[in-house]
Amino acid sequence: MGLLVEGQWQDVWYDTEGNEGKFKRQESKFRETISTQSGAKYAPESGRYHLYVSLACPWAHRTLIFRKLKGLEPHISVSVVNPDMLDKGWTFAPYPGATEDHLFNFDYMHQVYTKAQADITTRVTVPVLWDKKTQTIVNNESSEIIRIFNTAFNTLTGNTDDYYPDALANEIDELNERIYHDVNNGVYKSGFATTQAAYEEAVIPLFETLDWLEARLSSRRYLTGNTVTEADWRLFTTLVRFDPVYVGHFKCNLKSIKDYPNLYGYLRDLYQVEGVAETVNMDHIKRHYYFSHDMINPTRVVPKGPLQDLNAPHERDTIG
Ligand SMILES: N[C@@H](CCC(=O)N[C@@H](CS)C(=O)NCC(=O)O)C(=O)O
Repeated sequence: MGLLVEGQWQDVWYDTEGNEGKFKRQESKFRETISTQSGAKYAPESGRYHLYVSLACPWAHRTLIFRKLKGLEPHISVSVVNPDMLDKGWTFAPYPGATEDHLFNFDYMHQVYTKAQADITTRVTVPVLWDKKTQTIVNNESSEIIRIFNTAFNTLTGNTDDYYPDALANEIDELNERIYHDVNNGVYKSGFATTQAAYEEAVIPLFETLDWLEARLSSRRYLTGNTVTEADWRLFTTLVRFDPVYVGHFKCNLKSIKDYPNLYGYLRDLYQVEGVAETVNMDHIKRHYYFSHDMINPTRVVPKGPLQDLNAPHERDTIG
């Protein structure tokens, strides 16, 4: 665990001390887009872009789901880091289900960042969308990468499925805003808190929002009604990690997702969408958190459970 300072790797843990025990996520550095507009710096071309992901990471997981659902697998290649994030950060050390760095054969993910900018100061996060043509990072912010995948390659793939339709954009934005702060990032704020107050400040709104979502999903199959949108996939990647990791490791244990009938059925419904289960790697997910965060789990023992069958019938087809 660490970060790059002026291109040099430094091994330090998140600084919560200067922030009353609270975990604060840094802004992503690379925020360009891919567009069909003439003169655009990054045009949608088959084989031009490469995605760096961790199968453990909920933010990277969003981009893998969109790559799958939007038919982008033949057009955008992928490298998968080792699930352990230790003193050198993310690495390409061999591990089942991980890959080498297909572009540069680097050992460490931080080398991809310094390849883009030699003197960069940044955390070294995944996902990263790399441009082989200009040899740089186009974007390393998952919420933007999934918007790019949603539309930019439509003419290439012929896939016009829209997970952020204009008619629902405001509603999706509002849902994303609450779910990001209280749920997606809420689990991290709970788990990385180093004071009781900071933990409670995160865990209480987390469960208030889960209660609110449970009620919302009693009359709607998906968050906005009867079509799956971006908001659902953004929530899904946190829900699928919740009982296996966040309940125990991050102390998000007021309830489990299996205690919420609607949320649990909704999780199974999304998991059973064609292609999605292939993007979920429970071994990488559990191994990453329990093994990498030794200040939270010093023994690094990875729990066996919970027993969970995400292929069980969800019976949500009749709702909404
Ligand atoms: N805002 C980023 C966050 C990505 C992120 O924090 N990824 C984690 C893995 S789950 C990471 O790479 N952390 C490394 C670090 O913070 O040093 C996004 O959504 O793309």
